[in-house]
Amino acid sequence: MLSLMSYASKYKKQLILGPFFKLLEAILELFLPFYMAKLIDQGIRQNDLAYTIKMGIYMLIMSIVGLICVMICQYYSSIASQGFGTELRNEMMKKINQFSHREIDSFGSATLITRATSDINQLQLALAMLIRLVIRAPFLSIGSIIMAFYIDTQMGFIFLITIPVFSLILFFIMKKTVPLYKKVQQKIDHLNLVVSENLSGVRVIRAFSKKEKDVENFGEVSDDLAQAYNNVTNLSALLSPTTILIMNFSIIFILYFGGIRVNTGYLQTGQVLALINYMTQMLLALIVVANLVVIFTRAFASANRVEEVFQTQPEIETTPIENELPWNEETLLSFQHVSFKYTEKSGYALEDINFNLKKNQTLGIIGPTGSGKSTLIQLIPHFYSTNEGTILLNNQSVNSFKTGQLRQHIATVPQKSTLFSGTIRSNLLLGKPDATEEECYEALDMAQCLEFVMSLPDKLDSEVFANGKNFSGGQKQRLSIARALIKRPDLLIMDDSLSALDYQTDLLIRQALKEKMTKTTVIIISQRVSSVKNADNILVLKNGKQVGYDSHERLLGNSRTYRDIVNSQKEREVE
Ligand SMILES: Nc1ncnc2c1ncn2[C@@H]1O[C@H](COP(=O)(O)OP(=O)(O)OP(=O)(O)O)[C@@H](O)[C@H]1O
Repeated sequence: MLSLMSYASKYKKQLILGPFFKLLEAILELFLPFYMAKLIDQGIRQNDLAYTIKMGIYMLIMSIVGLICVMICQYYSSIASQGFGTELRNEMMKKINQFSHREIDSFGSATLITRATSDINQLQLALAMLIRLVIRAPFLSIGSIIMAFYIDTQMGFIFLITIPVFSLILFFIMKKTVPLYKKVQQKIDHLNLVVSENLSGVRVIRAFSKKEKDVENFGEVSDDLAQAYNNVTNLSALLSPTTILIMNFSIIFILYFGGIRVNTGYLQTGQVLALINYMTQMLLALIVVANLVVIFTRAFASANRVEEVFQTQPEIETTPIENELPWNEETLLSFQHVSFKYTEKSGYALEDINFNLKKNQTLGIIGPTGSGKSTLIQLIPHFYSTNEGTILLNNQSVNSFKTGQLRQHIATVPQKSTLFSGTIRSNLLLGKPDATEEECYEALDMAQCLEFVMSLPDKLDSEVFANGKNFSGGQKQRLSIARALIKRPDLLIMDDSLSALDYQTDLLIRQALKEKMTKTTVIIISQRVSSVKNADNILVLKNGKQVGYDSHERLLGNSRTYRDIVNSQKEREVE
């Protein structure tokens, strides 16, 4: 938790002045009953109106100054806690962005969302409480005891006896609730997971008429969370009535023994009232301390979860190369005995892959489902690190590039096209932020979607909904291709991205690439032989192994797997 406090270091002023003003307010609050006792005993009882008014004015001034102090403290605590939360969230997003796909897979997106929202909110609340109450509550508790002893030593002992009774009850409640709070946070993770899965898969759920099942499933998870909350809040709720019970018993003791001491002349009525006030003040402050313990325990659990993200060393930490080689190597991409597995326990998704791809050539990758095609191309932009072997881009290991530096040379069109909410233009500019209008049109033209974009009323500025929900699968795919082409990368990777298109469009896009992207080396993954047969070389994968690497004609002769794929598709080919 302490390591996270460094993110609050910008708010030193607020962290010092906030508690300072709260302390001032607590001091004033502590003296109020004292003045009230004087007002009663020396003012009202002795019919001294001037003294009564004087004490009344003192009390009023103290209350007003106290109120101002509270407002200043609240202001500082809001600034510091909100700023701290924002800082933490920004840093966490930066950190998550540095993660390789392996780290994101191992955390899971649901828990990363909970950590960036609910856990950081918890820390934000803890900091606000730290500023507002951490000094005030113990100060008021201790101060009340001292004032009680100051008024009457014997009565002060009632205060001393109350504290261990209260602490014992507090200890038992805390012992039960703290582990339950940790469970609650895990249940929120689970709920997030279900909500995000349901929302992203809402169309499939409806298509399979599984709405009721989905609602039922959500209901179960939500009930589970509610149950966990109930368990913990039922226990925590015991705290208030028990404190009030102790408080009332203490007041009875004060009234009983105070009455005796008033009769024997050791105490005055106003002082008994002041003692009751101090008892109330002390116990209320102790309730605050108890709540603080709950808040800080939850914050500790959240801090561990947040720290876990911060302390995860991204697998892909590179020693950046100082001087990149000029991009005139003849071989652009080279796989040398590359093997890869997703987790230590899983088997190899790729095993001993070897090939060289020359600059400006086209490589086709083909193979049955699950043969490792997408895995292979994810290693090139260093989304994952290889377990064995080396991948060279322009004769430099991809591990030695800074990821940003590496990825600026590469554009990938993923298998599942993703568009972001905004406009067509804003989506294209993700590929090249300073692209001109002409470059946008040129990219759209190569991706065979110029005509369709021009037919929209707002053309380039037409709205795109989140995930491109207002476009068809093929339209989304073409826009994603245009976004990659506008970058004019050294290496363009198309991961089965032509398969959502009809054969004619697929052909036209490949022709446009050949004619207009002459300086770009292209990797095309496809299930269709027609999409890869004209490539300079085709890599054939089967069960993560390389079972062929040659031209179409030669593979027909030397690769049985390739021949089988070709034969199975013969009737469907248009070329
Ligand atoms: N994130 C992941 N974590 C663990 N295993 C994975 C992950 N992604 C893929 N795999 C496994 O790696 C193997 C290769 O998958 P990959 O997606 O590379 O196949 P593919 O050839 O692209 O298949 P398709 O043609 O269906 O897209 C599969 O066995 C798959 O289960």
